[in-house]
Amino acid sequence: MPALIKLDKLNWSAGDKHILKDISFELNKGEILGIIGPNGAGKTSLLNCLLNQQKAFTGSVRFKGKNITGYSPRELAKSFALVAQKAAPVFNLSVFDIVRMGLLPHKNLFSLDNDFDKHQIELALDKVGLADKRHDSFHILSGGEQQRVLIARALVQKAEILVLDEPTNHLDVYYQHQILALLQGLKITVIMTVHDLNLAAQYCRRLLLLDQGQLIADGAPENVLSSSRLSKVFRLPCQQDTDPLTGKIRVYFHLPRRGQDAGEGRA
Ligand SMILES: Nc1ncnc2c1ncn2[C@@H]1O[C@H](COP(=O)(O)OP(=O)(O)OP(=O)(O)O)[C@@H](O)[C@H]1O
Repeated sequence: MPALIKLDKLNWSAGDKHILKDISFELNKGEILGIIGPNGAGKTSLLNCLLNQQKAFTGSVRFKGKNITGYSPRELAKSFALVAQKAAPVFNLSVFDIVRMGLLPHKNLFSLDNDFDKHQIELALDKVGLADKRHDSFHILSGGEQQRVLIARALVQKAEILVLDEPTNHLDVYYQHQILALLQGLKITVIMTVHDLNLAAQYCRRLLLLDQGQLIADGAPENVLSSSRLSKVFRLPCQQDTDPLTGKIRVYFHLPRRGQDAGEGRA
């Protein structure tokens, strides 16, 4: 069976800045892939190329064997649900209305919601713990609540692949775990960028580590998150151990103490 998604020597530049450099990997159905790396490594740019939102790349991105550029935006919206880092401004729409937007790829402009649709919306709001806020205006919600509304909208979209840019941004510890466990339980393909390496280790079966636009490592968390590699990429001493509860790798960073080698420091 061909890979669900296949990137081959993807390169993307903005002006004279070479941002993504020769990225190649394959992703199979049902994988939970975490994309990690320092600020500016190219994680969001990679998602944008993957979703054909950055068109001027070279190399190829194939979805189900066909070049991503050959799909219409509507076809892509049926297959991919995106939870972006920055929510587009919405004008006083209710939480319910925002989640309802997830149905749009499956409807024509004038079709009305049926009871099944309404049930799907209620179910998604319930899953993200926001059923009691369904009538509130989106713009009065906290950052974390807005994030959960956007995740509910993605759930309603019933896409084959969920793409999330920093889904745990703004979430408190309870909802970080709640949302990631929810994504894990969906049994669909998930691609997400994550800054918290320990959350990534706990919930992703596979990690891609990017640094300065290059794919540095690709594999299971215990293979990717080696302390020597992370020390180099994040320019901080790193230690690792195993979480006794989950059995997953854990990593710790600390600033070098006075007198210790501080490394090169950040550019
Ligand atoms: N449209 C653009 N034009 C010029 N430079 C860009 C553009 N988009 C991204 N960049 C640059 O590309 C680099 C990678 O950005 P990107 O947002 O992909 O990084 P990231 O790994 O997602 O970072 P973060 O962890 O901070 O979100 C950055 O230096 C950014 O300034």
